[in-house]
Amino acid sequence: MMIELEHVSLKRNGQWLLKDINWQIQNGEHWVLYGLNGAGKTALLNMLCAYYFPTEGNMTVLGKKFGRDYLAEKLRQKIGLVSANLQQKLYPSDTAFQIVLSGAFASIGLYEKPSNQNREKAIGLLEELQCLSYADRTYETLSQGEKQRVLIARALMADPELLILDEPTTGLDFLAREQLLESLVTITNRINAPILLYVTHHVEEILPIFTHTLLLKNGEVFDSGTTTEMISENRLSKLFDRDVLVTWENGRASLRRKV
Ligand SMILES: Nc1ncnc2c1ncn2[C@@H]1O[C@H](COP(=O)(O)OP(=O)(O)OP(=O)(O)O)[C@@H](O)[C@H]1O
Repeated sequence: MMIELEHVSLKRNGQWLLKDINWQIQNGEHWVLYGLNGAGKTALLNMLCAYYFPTEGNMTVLGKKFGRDYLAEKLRQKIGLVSANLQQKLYPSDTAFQIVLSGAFASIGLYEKPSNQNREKAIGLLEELQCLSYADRTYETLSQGEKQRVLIARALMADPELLILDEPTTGLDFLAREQLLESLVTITNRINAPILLYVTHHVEEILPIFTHTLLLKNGEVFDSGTTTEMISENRLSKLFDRDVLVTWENGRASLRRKV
């Protein structure tokens, strides 16, 4: 079991943000975390990355049981995180290459001298994510889609066991979004591919590589299971409390309001 949450609840500032979460992720699975604004997705990610500690329940992430053999720093080295929050922290005048390299040290900016091996690895990742042509440009000059691919390359520098993508397509046009989604397929085909956890508000982004989906509602697991079971008219109509239409084509779903 790569990730296991048993009856996990989280209270912050006197409020229950998550209630009785039960969730298991096995090696080889890739998950979507789907829920409305305020459902508790960010709170759940913060727990997985050991920024928040469960108020109740048991939690094991990548073999680390919270509370016992638990070391936040060690755990975070095994988790790649791509989020808007991280984007804001980077130095805009660093080049794409420097940003990817810094992923080897889990640092913002480069303070250690990178080895030739790390340099080669960074170039390989820039190539894999199709960022080579702008590797020497500063981060601030990149488009949103280019920035996101650089961040994914950066996250892969540390060979994570879990790669979390928190709404990575925000601000991306159709083509940039599809290119980013394509690169996720490439990542799942790598040797020692990390488990992907993809957080989104849009069912249209759920690729067939995402075998499982967790539906979160009001801080509780509304349901979880295979993506095809979860992304169904029945489940989603109940999740939203209104009738929706789901159509599937070539393994991808789209969602519309029923009128
Ligand atoms: N530190 C905190 N103290 C009190 N309430 C909080 C705290 N952090 C978040 N919340 C509340 O908890 C709920 C869940 O927030 P969270 O950010 O996890 O939702 P989300 O699913 O990520 O939403 P979005 O899709 O909009 O990003 C929200 O109602 C939010 O206002």
